[in-house]
Amino acid sequence: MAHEPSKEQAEIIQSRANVILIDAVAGAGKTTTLCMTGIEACRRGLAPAAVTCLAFSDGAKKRFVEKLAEEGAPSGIAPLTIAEFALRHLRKLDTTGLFALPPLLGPAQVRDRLTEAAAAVWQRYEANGTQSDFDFGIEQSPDRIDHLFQVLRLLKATLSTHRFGDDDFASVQRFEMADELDLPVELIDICAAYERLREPEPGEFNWQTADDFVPDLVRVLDLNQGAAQQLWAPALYLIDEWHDVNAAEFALVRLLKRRARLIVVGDRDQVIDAARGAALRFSTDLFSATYPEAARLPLRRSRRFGAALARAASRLTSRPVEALDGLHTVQHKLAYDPGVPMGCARAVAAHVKSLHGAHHDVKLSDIAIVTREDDQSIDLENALIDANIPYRCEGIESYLLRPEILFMRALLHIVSGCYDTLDKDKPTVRAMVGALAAFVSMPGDAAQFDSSYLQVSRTARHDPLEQAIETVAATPASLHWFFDGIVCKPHDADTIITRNWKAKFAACVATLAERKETLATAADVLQAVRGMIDLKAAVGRAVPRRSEADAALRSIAHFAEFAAAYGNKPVEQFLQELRGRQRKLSARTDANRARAQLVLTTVRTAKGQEWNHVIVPYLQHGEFPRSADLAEERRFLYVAMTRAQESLTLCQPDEAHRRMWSPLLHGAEARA
Ligand SMILES: Nc1ncnc2c1ncn2[C@@H]1O[C@H](COP(=O)(O)OP(=O)(O)OP(=O)(O)O)[C@@H](O)[C@H]1O
Repeated sequence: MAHEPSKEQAEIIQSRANVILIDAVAGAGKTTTLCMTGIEACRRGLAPAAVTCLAFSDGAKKRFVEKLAEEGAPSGIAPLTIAEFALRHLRKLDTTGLFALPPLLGPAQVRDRLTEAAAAVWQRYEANGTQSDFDFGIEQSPDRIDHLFQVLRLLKATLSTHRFGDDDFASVQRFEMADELDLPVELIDICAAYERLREPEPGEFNWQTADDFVPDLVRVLDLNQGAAQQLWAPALYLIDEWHDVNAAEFALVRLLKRRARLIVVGDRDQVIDAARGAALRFSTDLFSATYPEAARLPLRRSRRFGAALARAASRLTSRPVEALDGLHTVQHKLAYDPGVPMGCARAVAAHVKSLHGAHHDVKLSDIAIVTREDDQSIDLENALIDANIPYRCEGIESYLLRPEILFMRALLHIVSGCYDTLDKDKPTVRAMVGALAAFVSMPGDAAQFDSSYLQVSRTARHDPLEQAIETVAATPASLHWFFDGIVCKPHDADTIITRNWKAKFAACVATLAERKETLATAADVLQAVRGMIDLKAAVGRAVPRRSEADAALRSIAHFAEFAAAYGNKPVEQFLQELRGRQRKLSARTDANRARAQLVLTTVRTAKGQEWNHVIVPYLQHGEFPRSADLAEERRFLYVAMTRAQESLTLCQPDEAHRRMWSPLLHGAEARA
């Protein structure tokens, strides 16, 4: 049903400015206002096909479609993601002969091309005598391939890939780029080699992925000034979630706008999508420099939360946030003793019980726990399981199945010789074998993989990882042989670094097995592993991006604390305990539809969503904020807080630990 526009919305709809930036707060009706504006333009005579509605993600596009329907838009207005929009234009250019549309490759094919690029770079390093600690054997490590995908995606989003052809790229720019992006230079070299395979001549591409549509269209339009004239020219662009725009998307909008009207809507305090290259400077400074004539119109009143939360959001962002009259959001401060193991998590679980128990109309699915990072979920998951509170992880993997934890679990199995708990649990075996391959190594060539330890099936021979998974799933005890005979076995193709790591892991497991009698509990074994292996270096090798490696290291530390907190059980019992917890979690996931579950998620995933009751845990130094970039941390907290409708609970250390209070919260209060 169409809404009556508010005064602020009416002002936007009536504005005749050629470029409008709608500066809004969370839940202020941004999408609704864009829809109203498009509908009004059609009412004034514009053909629906002349209105181009764009979003930056499938989720945002879906919401745009729903809102247009709700507001009664004519059927010809059909939102697109900006990638779909770019592909449409590339297809059009293909018909004019200005561009040859290449085949679209899937992830498996891209993985092969990346592996090829990594091998080429390694050979070049060897030939030139370039010293490097980097392990180029990425081919059978799903995590490392996945990470390369992410790096490549970021390089494309920032248009950095367009610099690979510059004259001084090899001498200077590759180091600058590595510094800028906080990445090893070897990763930049692999991406550059990959892009050279993909784009052998300027503007000519051998293949594309969905991440290429926008940067490739920008490239073609940059190389061929007349190409834009061949493309459709809409009269009105309506762009939602403008705060998510990245360099490539900004460049595309600038190239295609021409005489059209451009109306964008965003909330500059919601920029937290650095992984896809979103940065505040595009939607603010660069926008102002590119469109100095732009009208800036606000949407200040939230329709989601009440005045008290609006004031808190306002203090945090240092800009006015108002709430619609009649809305009310209760704010709780939940204090915990950070010196007590699982103190925060237990307080959260008790709070959930009180919310759910005290009000019969509060369903568990009305409640979300929103963490700053994935690794904070370990204690929370354990506390929820202990308190018998059904939950589901949204946008994060349960800690029991994260690679770094599975790696530690695999070592516990191997050292103790207990494999019962892996019986008939193929999903865990699959993930565990993958984790060992990521942390140690894995030969990519099936010939080198030939081993009497493993079953040889006709289909699996060419895919060593699948072969290993099948074998370990059928006979869990073969995990030991997989570790000894496959991942730790030196191969001719290994770099010296890989060989050293294999030797270190093998020696660690051998020593642990010898000391088995003195290492009575799981906590002892984990402690001993941490003493023998430089986990920081090992994790950094499996997960080269520093922030992710840091989160993985924290996960391992939490996991060791958990092992100690759970009564220092012998390894066998501890593995049983984990299995029991995992069973509960799977049962809960399977019964997803039947039973209400609380949502455990991170700020990144929570963005764009809302719940009646939101709990934000670990508001303490080192946890939230997580990084030194306090401006970005404040935006993370703002997104988390503004998901709440009826109640918001912020969890922080008790009075006795004031010095640990989060500077975000207390900085904001101090400002107030
Ligand atoms: N004029 C109006 N009258 C009544 N309700 C409205 C009006 N405009 C918007 N709304 C409602 O307000 C709610 C929030 O709107 P919308 O989803 O457009 O917000 P948003 O700013 O895009 O949110 P966020 O970015 O935080 O996810 C919706 O339920 C929408 O239907």
